[in-house]
Amino acid sequence: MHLKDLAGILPVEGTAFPDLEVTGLSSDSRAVKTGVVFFALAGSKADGSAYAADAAARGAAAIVTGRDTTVSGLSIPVLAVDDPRLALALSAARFFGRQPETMVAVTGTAGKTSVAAFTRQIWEQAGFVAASIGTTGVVAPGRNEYGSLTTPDPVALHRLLKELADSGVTHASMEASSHGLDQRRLDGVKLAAGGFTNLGRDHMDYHPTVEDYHRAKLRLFDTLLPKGAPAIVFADDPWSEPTIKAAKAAGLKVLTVGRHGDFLTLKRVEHERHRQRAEIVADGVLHEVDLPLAGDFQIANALVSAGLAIATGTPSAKALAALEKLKGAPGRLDLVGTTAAGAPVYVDYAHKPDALENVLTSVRPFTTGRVVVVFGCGGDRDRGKRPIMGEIATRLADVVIVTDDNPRTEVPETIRAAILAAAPGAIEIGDRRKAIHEAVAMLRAGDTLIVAGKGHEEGQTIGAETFHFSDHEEVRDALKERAA
Ligand SMILES: CC(=O)N[C@H]1[C@@H](OP(=O)(O)OP(=O)(O)OC[C@H]2O[C@@H](n3ccc(=O)[nH]c3=O)[C@H](O)[C@@H]2O)O[C@H](CO)[C@@H](O)[C@@H]1O[C@H](C)C(=O)N[C@@H](C)C(=O)N[C@H](CCC(=O)O)C(=O)O
Ligand SMILES: Nc1ncnc2c1ncn2[C@@H]1O[C@H](COP(=O)(O)OP(=O)(O)OP(=O)(O)O)[C@@H](O)[C@H]1O
Ligand SMILES: N[C@H](CCC[C@H](N)C(=O)O)C(=O)O
Ligand SMILES: [Mg+2]
Repeated sequence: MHLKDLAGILPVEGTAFPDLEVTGLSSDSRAVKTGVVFFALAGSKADGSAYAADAAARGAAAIVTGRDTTVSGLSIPVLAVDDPRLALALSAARFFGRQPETMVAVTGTAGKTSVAAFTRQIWEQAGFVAASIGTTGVVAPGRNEYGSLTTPDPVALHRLLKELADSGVTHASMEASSHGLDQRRLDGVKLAAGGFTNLGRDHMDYHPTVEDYHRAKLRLFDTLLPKGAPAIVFADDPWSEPTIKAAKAAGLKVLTVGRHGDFLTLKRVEHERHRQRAEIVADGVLHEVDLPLAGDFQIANALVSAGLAIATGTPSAKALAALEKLKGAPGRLDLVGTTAAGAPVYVDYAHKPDALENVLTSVRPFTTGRVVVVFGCGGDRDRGKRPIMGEIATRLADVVIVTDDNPRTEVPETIRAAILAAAPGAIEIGDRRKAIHEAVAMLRAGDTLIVAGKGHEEGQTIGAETFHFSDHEEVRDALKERAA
C-alpha cells in the first residue's frame, strides 16, 4: 500500500510524499519499523506525540497526530487529523482490507463473552464457518488462542479479521467493551448486527458516571451500525428502555428478546441446577428449549445470541434448536468438579457487583446447605466496587472468603480491607491458592462453592509480574487432595 491509498482518512493529498510505501501501521513507537505509519495517540498514561521522533528514527513513513498537538522538526510527513484513534481504526481496516462477510458485535456489562461464544456455536450448527473474538481470546476452526484485551486494538483486530477471512471464516461475533468503543477500536469493522445484554456498575475508574459508561456502549448503536441494521436488545434490564430508544433514534431495526421481548419472547423458564427449560415464542411459534447451562442469566445470553444468529440469516427453528447443544464459555459458572459428598464447585468470572449478585442468586435454589464464595477485587481498577461486592457476598452467601485477585501495583491488604469493611464475619485469606483449598476442605453435603473473579484467567498479577495461576487447576488439586 502507498500513503496515498489512505486518502479520505488521512490528509495525504497535499503531502510531498504521497507515493511513499506503507508497510504497516502502529500506535506504539517501539513497534515501528521502516515504512510504518505511526499514529500518535493521547492515552491515559502518555501522549503518543512525545514518541514521534522515536518513531521517525525507527523508520516511520509518516506520523499522524491530533490537530491540537504540534510535532515539528521531522523530515517525514506529519498529518494532523481530528480524531487519531478513528483514523487508526479506518486506516487499519483499509490496510488489511478483508474481514468475515457477516460480523456482529455485542455490548453490555455482563454476558458479552458468553454471547459471542454462543453466537459462534449457533452459526457453526447452522453450517457456517464461524469465529468468536473476546475476553477469552479467539476461537475459530483449528484455532483457540488466549487473548489479552476484550476488544483488541484496531491493528491487531484487522490483522486477525483478515486472517480469519483468508482462512474461510464467513461469520464472526465479537465483544465490544466500553473501552474498545470509546477508544474507536471497532470503528473500522463492518457490522451486520449488534447486541445489548444489560448494564450495571463496571469500569468506574475509566468512566466518570454510569451515564457516560452507557453512552460509550451506545456508540455501537448510534455510530457503528449502519442505518436499518438489526439491534438485538435484551428487554428485561433497567437499561433496556434507554438503549432501545437510542437504537430506534439511530434508525436501527430494533429486535427485543426476553420476557418483554417481541422478537423472541420468553414465556416460561424453569431453572434446574445444571440446566434450564424454556418456552420461547419466535414468529408466533412456541419452541421448547432445554438449555444445558447452569445460571439463570444464561437464558438472557442465549436469547441475545439466537437473536443475532437469526437476524443474520439463520432460520429461527435452527437457531433455537442449537441452544440445546451450547457449551458455556470457559470460566462462566463452570462446574469444575464435586466433592465425594456431592458438593459442586464452580469457577465463575464474576468480578463486578451485578455478576456476583447473579451468580450467588443462581445457585441458591439448588443449595440445601451453605453457599460458600471465594473472591477478591483487582488492583488498579475501580475501587468503588470493593465494599459493594463485600456487601453482596455477605448478604447472599453463608461463608465468605476474601482473597486476592490481581492486586497489580496496589497493596493487597488494602484491597481486602476495603471489601472486608462491608463484609462482617468474612474470612480473610490473601493467598488465593490457600483460600481455594480451605474452601474446598470445609464443604459438606448440600453446600455449593463459587470461586469468583478470575474465570478463564491463567495468571495472578502481583506488582508488575504475572505468575501462572488457574482457579480450575487449584480447584481440581483441592478436590483430589480431599478425595485422597
Ligand atoms: C486504559 C486503556 O484502555 N488503555 C489502552 C490504550 O492505551 P493508552 O492509549 O491509554 O496508552 P498509554 O500508555 O497512555 O500511551 C499512549 C500512547 O503512547 C504510545 N507509546 C507509549 C510509550 C512508548 O515508548 N511509545 C509509544 O508510542 C502507546 O502505545 C499509546 O498509543 O490503548 C491501547 C491500544 O489500544 C491499549 O492496549 C490499552 O489497553 C490497556 C493495556 C488495558 O489494560 N486496557 C483495559 C483496561 C481494557 O481495555 N479493557 C477493556 C475492557 C475489559 C472488559 O471489561 O471486558 C478491553 O476491551 O479489554
Ligand atoms: N446476562 C447476564 N446477566 C448477569 N450476569 C451475567 C450475565 N452473563 C454473565 N454474567 C456473569 O458475568 C460473568 C462474566 O460473564 P461474561 O464473561 O459472559 O461477560 P462479559 O460481559 O464478557 O464480561 P467482561 O466484561 O468481564 O469480559 C459471568 O461469569 C457471570 O457471573
Ligand atoms: N480478575 C479480574 C477481572 C478483570 C476484568 C477486566 N475485564 C477488567 O476489568 O479490565 C481483575 O479484576 O483483575
Ligand atoms: Mg468479556
